[in-house]
Amino acid sequence: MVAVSCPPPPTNNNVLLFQSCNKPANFYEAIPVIGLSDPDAASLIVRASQDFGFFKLVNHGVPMELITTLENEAVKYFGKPQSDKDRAGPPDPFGYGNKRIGWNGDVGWIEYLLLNLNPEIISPNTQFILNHYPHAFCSAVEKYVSEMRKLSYEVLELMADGLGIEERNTFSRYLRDEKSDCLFRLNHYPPCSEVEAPLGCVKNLMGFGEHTDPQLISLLRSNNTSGLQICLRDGTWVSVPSDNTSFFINIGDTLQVMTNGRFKSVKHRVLADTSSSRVSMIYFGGPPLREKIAPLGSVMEEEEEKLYKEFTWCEYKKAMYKSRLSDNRLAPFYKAAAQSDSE
Ligand SMILES: C=C1C[C@]23C[C@@]1(O)CC[C@H]2[C@@]12CC[C@H](O)[C@@](C)(C(=O)O1)[C@H]2[C@@H]3C(=O)O
Ligand SMILES: O=C(O)CCC(=O)C(=O)O
Ligand SMILES: [Fe+2]
Repeated sequence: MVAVSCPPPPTNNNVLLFQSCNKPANFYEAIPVIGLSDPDAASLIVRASQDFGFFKLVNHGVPMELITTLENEAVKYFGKPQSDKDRAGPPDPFGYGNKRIGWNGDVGWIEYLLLNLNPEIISPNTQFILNHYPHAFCSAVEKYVSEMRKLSYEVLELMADGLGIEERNTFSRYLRDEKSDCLFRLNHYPPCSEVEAPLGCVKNLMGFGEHTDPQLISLLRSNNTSGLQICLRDGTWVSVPSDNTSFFINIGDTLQVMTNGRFKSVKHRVLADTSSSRVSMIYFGGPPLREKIAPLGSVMEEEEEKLYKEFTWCEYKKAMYKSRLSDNRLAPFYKAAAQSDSE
């Protein structure tokens, strides 16, 4: 359990408008749980990526000590005075952010640290963090990220196996590339019990609004505070039971395109908890900036039509930074025919 002080609730002269949602959904117990070395892991991962775009990974081999060390460092960091944290912000788009997510008006009951792992992109805030943050913090991030890189390759290679693709590195090669555009994010959602609805019932404040992740895959780990919800294919939102010993794997937009829609980029969001802090750490695996993204022939059936136009990751990112969280960021990249079919 973490005890981190809350940011002040929004006041009348605070122009931030927080979204709330009506009712917390029940915990959904049918989320696929897959062990990394299960004999049928490859086919289970493919099924989960098609049906949910989401699954829980257990027996992943990442030492719990390394995870706990980073969580403790994150808790220490978010517990610092506001003026200290603000020195690494506002996001450029990396660095420390508080309530505002992105540049287009999204807000959430959250503070975060977003770090750029792509050596080609210079971020003054990321440089500031590397130069000024305690060695224990930077070393915990570095060790954790190095584990996430390995784990992301393993999961992507199992996906290729499960799809019956001969080249195991069909997806992982994008992240194995030294110019891969990966990110790391630490999120802190303070408890929101002091924000009361008029009738005295506590509102379900949005911590992080609904969105899909843009990259190939995201590896998410949180403490034992729930709040994460995913949207099922029938449109219902369900709550994911927290598990601080496992990873939750999200399929992102890029893998949806590469698999020509076979894998689903999962919509998800986070509701703030009324009594305890949520601390999450997410590794986002993205391709190199100049890499062309398109449905891969090796994944498609003969005669199958491509649903998406080819684009570079850089083109996608330009569009992404102009979008709101809940926008469908793949919309500009649907092939005209495929789009009008689905209308
Ligand atoms: C509103 C935004 C925040 C975001 C960039 C964007 O313009 C649209 C995508 C958002 C998102 C969601 C998943 C990840 O948390 C993130 C780092 C990403 O790659 O895309 C965030 C972006 C962000 O916080 O900068
Ligand atoms: O904090 C979480 O649990 C999820 C956050 C998320 O979806 C994101 O940072 O993209
Ligand atoms: Fe996300």
